Amino acid sequence: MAVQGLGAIDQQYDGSALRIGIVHARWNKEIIDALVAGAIKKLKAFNVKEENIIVQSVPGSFELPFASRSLLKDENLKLDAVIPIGVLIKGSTMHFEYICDSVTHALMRVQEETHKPVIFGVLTCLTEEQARKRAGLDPGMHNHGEDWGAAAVEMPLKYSR
Ligand SMILES: O=Nc1c(NC[C@H](O)[C@H](O)[C@H](O)CO)[nH]c(=O)[nH]c1=O
Repeated sequence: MAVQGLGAIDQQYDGSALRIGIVHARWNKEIIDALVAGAIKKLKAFNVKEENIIVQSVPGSFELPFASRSLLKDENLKLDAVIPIGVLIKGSTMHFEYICDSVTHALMRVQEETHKPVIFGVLTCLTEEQARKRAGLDPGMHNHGEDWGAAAVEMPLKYSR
C-alpha cells in the first residue's frame, strides 16, 4: 500500500464554487509571503477562482483566531473555509510557548463554534531555518502552504453542512 505523505491529496477536488479566506500575520514577512503564495497556488490548482480567494492580514499570530472567526461570520463574504497563516519562531523567553498554545486551541474553538473548516496554517518553529524550510524557501523543500490550500478545498466539499 502506498504510504501517503504529509498533506497527501486523496483526489482532485473541484473548488470552483468555493470561497476561501486567507488571513495572515505580518511577522516574518518573507516566510509568510511564501506560505500565502503556496496556499493560493494550490487553491487555484483546485479551480478556486481568484475573486473567491479573500486575503487579509493581522499584526501577528495571536490575532489570527479573532480575525478567522470574524471572516467566517461575515455574511457578506460567505466563506466556506479559512486558512489562518502565521509563523512563530522561538525567542529567548516563554512568549513563544504561550502564543503557540493559545492560538492553536483558539483556532480549534473557532472551527467548533462556526462549524466551518479552519485550516491550521501556523508554523511553530524553534529556528528561522526550520520555518524557511517549511515555506519551501530552501531548494527542494516542500511549501506547507500548498497542503493548507488543498485542505481548504477538501474539507468544505466533504463536510459542508
Ligand atoms: O513574538 N513573536 C511573534 C509574534 N508576536 C506578536 C503576537 O502574535 C501579537 O501580534 C502581539 O502580541 C500583539 O497582540 N507573532 C507572530 O506571528 N510570530 C512571532 O514569532
